[in-house]
Amino acid sequence: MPSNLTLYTVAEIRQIEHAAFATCPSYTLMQRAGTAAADYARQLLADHDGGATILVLVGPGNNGGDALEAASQLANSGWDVAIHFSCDPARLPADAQQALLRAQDSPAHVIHDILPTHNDWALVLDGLFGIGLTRPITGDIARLIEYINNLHCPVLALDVPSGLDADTGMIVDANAFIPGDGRAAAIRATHTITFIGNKAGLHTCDGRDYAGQVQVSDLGLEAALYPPSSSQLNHVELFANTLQHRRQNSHKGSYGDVSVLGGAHGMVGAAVLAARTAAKSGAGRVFIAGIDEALNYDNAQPELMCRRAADFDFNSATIVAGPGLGTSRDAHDFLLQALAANVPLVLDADALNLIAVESGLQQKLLSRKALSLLTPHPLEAARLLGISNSLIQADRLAAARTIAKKFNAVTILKGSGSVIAAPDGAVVINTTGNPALATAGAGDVLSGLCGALLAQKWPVWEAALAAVWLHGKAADNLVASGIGPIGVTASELIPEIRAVLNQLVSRQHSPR
Ligand SMILES: NC(=O)C1=CN([C@@H]2O[C@H](COP(=O)(O)OP(=O)(O)OC[C@H]3O[C@@H](n4cnc5c(N)ncnc54)[C@H](OP(=O)(O)O)[C@@H]3O)[C@@H](O)[C@H]2O)[C@H](O)CC1
Ligand SMILES: [K+]
Repeated sequence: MPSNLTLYTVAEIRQIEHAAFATCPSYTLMQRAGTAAADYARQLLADHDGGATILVLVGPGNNGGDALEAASQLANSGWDVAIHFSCDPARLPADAQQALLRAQDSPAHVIHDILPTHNDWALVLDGLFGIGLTRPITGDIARLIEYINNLHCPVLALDVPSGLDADTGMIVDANAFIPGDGRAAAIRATHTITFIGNKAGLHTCDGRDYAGQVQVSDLGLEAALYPPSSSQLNHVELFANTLQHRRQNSHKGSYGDVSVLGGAHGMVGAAVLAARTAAKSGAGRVFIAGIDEALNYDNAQPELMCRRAADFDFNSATIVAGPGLGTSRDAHDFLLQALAANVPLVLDADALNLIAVESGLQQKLLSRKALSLLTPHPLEAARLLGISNSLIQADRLAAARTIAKKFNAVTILKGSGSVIAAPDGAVVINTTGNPALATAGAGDVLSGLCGALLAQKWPVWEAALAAVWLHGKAADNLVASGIGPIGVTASELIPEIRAVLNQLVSRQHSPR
């Protein structure tokens, strides 16, 4: 069976569903979906005394059918179930009509008007819309969603939180302001059970905020029905074989050199953060090639070797270009030297902004023989593609793929559910991290970590996957230990990253 970590587009899910109907009656799938939803609901209610009521929201399509099937199973097993239709039940599609008959034969009851004072639900099942949502949710259904989002009980979304685009993780037409109806709405679920296959939109952009904890139910479909997928969720197994155990007989030269090109006047801290991260992520030696006056030394990290960029040989180390680089003429000229160097190169921040506005630098990047790794946040990505930030966020997977292909470089598009893309179209969505990373310097830390792994001879794809995973996991560990997410500073990530990296190496190389 395809792993739950493999991601499928809505089109691919439709293709699988269609193929499945050839071998099993479509209602069978809906029954299995309803069973999976009911089973998950029971798990979420395990500690509940069974006294309260489950509210089941039914929309106009087969997502509503799944919900009706779940409702009848829960009602038949003793739960008090209230069904609320956001549509005319008579117009439900055929499969959902079957589920409706089963619900009508069950003890479930229909509730027409949900009063704002109603707030003692044990659980809400969201069966309003699934992958068939085609336009923003507005009007009465949007008002219903606003009511649901203000409840404090678990909300289990069936297949997709209603209102969310299953491919992109955007709220459908979130940017559209619908006159008279306000902003488009989406269910903010605490949990989502998604059917047939996992979906990118549940894990990136708004997906992590609106889908909550995601469980996948393959509805018992055989693997042969699933097309090959070029998208998956990040996980340690994707880079575990690259985790290097250190031999006793080694020295600092065994672990490579990193040079951070940046640190313009007033922005030295960015370069220091990247360099400190590189040092604590295993690089043998770390230099800061400052483009203005050379930083004398880093008092807190005297191991860092500070040089003037003008005196630095860019062919002597893996380069992390961008942290605090600025966009001056000097910055441009030193970046040109870095692009020309035959060494691994991480391009972040102002290095990306300079490349975005000059085709000569873009040509230089494209003509590189050594590997490059780009680490844009959405606004830097927008500049690289000459489009708006909201268009980048509207389809993060497409944006990351486009940049990777345009510049022939592995690209990390940062943000909630960072997207790592390869020039060949492969995409991985990261699963670690939290709002603690929304702090100045977190990007500098990530670029320094990327540089350190590349200096230690990690292949660029595995280096990108590992760096993003470690960076997010460090933030998760800080929050789990009671620090943050509010107020975490980028510097605090650095020792955590080192700890997680060493834990992974020990686990990978401990005797079985
Ligand atoms: N087919 C099966 O047996 C299985 C399906 N699965 C579940 O089905 C959904 C997909 O079902 P589908 O009917 O294609 O779509 P939805 O239920 O998501 O709803 C689409 C209907 O909603 C209308 N629509 C779309 N946008 C809006 C809106 N903003 N406001 C109001 N109505 C809207 C749309 O009608 P239009 O023609 O007006 O566009 C559709 O009627 C899937 O997600 C699963 O939950 C099972 O997983 C497997 C078995
Ligand atoms: K739903």
